Amino acid sequence: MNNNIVIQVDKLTKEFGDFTAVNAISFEVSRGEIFGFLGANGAGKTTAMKMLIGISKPSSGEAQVAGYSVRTQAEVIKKNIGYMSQKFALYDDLTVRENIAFFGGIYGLSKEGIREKADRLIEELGLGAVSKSLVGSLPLGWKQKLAFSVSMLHDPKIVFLDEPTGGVDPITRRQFWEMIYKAANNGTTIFVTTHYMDEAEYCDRVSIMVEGKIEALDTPKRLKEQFKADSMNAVFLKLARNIE
Ligand SMILES: Nc1ncnc2c1ncn2[C@@H]1O[C@H](COP(=O)(O)OP(=O)(O)OP(=O)(O)O)[C@@H](O)[C@H]1O
Repeated sequence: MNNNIVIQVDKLTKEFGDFTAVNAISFEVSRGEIFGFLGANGAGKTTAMKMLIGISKPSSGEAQVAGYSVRTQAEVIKKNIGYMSQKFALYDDLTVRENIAFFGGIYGLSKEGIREKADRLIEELGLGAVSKSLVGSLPLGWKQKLAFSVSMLHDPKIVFLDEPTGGVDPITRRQFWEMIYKAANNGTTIFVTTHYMDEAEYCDRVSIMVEGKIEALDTPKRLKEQFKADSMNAVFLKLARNIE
């Protein structure tokens, strides 16, 4: 694998009985890239992502993530990636600091490493005043930022974000994206699904899945040219309509 390619997907397919949820998708993602993974509800995004993070075996095809095969090296992949699900995995009944300590422990960080990371994170996120508050009492946007930071406690090469900003206002979503940019600038690769088309504009490249297949993949600028559309929202709608 080219050193700069951190995700390489080759005809990856997932079948459930005689239904093909992910149909021979192929693409590559480079180091430090923000890769948007779009599609309507049920298009197959989560199913594809589950194969890439090593928790679901492909029916056929192959993918290398951080240089490891999703077929044969799924356990190593998990150590090299971060994952934030739609419902993010923080514990509402633990404090901010306790959540960081808990997940730091799972990721195998030392006690001292956890303390250092916790101090830095709380400072960076401006959570000093609420570090001893239960996470359940925080606004959703704060929880999402904390969950993103927690998913990167072990400095993974790639972070998979499954609709990380659902349900918050545009300003809060914009702040979340500032964090994404910062991580990408530091060399972390970001693989992100979203339903918000303004967020699609923030990605370096965007793929659009329709019924299990990738129907378009390029930079937002080139997709807009290709589909003669003035926004990613218009691209998305045109693509969905053409397929119908
Ligand atoms: N374990 C399963 N068994 C059978 N069908 C499944 C299973 N998991 C997903 N599917 C089906 O595969 C298709 C793709 O689902 P998936 O959750 O990957 O879509 P998605 O693009 O992530 O949608 P959303 O945006 O709603 O999260 C759907 O039709 C879904 O019903």
